[in-house]
Amino acid sequence: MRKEKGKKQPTWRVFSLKELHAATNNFNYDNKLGEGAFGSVYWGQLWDGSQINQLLPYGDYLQIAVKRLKVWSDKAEMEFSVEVEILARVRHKNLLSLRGYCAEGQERLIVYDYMPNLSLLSHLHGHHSAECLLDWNRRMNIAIGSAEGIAYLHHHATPHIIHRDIKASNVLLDADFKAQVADFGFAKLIPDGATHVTTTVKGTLGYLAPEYAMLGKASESCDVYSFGILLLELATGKRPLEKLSSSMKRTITNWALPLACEGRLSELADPQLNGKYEDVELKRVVFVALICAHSRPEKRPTMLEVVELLKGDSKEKFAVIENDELFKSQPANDNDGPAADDGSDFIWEEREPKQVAKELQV
Ligand SMILES: Nc1ncnc2c1ncn2[C@@H]1O[C@H](COP(=O)(O)OP(=O)(O)OP(=O)(O)O)[C@@H](O)[C@H]1O
Repeated sequence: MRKEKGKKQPTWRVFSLKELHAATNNFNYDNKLGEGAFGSVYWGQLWDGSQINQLLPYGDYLQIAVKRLKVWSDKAEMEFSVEVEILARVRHKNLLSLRGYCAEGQERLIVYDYMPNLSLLSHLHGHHSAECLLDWNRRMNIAIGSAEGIAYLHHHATPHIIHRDIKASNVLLDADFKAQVADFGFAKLIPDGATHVTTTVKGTLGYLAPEYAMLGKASESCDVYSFGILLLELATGKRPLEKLSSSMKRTITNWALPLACEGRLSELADPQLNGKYEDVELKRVVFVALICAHSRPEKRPTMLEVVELLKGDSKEKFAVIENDELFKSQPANDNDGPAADDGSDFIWEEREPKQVAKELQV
């Protein structure tokens, strides 16, 4: 693995455990940013960030986020190697950069740039949601930026990479609210010439493409499906799955599609926006989101097309989408009413496709 590409390119290095203990105040509870399925993430700072980020002047502090994996699981060990290998290969303005790693004894740690505005999830549904920091302009930039990051993985990285866990908690926001797609622990490298890989199902319920959940067929279009759900969430402020009653759940697409068909777009916009959004852009985001989340993978656009569409660069392609049969005759059910927020965000890992199909019968 090459550590440096060009002179000005920020790069990564191997850290000692001692350094990371010092940077995070011995993994102090107060430094903890959150916890995922495979470990905890801590805020820290390194003296003289210029050693790994040449954009920083000599003697400046660099803020970092350190993921400390629970090493007693084989799965965590696997996640560690997949994530380090993939992150070391990719550099893109909308992909969270690897700053380094540490593998000493039982300890496995990954060091990233710290993202001061945390995750999209925290702004849409979490502790930042009341502050309403995501105006429409920021949302559009996040939509386009994250689409560009995923398009890079699908179309420019060699070999191509599918992320397999695109969701709101994996889109982090830097100081300028620029999107950084994170968490490559579930990612898969697609060998040259292969159209898909068959695998055990990993990912998060509510974002899983049906053919992947049922048959374990992972391809770029599974990420496109998850991205469609993420886009809808970004525009509407709704969760991917909402509990209507103890036995009934409604997917965000089942709620949004009929409203989109009837042109009732203002009812789809996140109430937190207080009506402050661009009509044309909202329409674009909703229609692109719904076509991305089409149940038939062949109907979904590629991520390169998604970028073009979101930017409004392809009026013809958008007209084709608007006239797709998906948007014909889907009457809205006005009795649905506001759905309860169930807060669920299930992690699905190492499930056999048949088992997932059974469990999906909600
Ligand atoms: N570079 C970072 N800067 C700031 N916060 C971060 C960074 N990386 C992760 N976090 C935060 O740390 C928390 C845990 O992240 P992690 O990626 O381990 O799990 P997750 O994505 O929340 O869940 P899962 O592991 O189930 O996918 C999240 O709340 C995330 O917002």
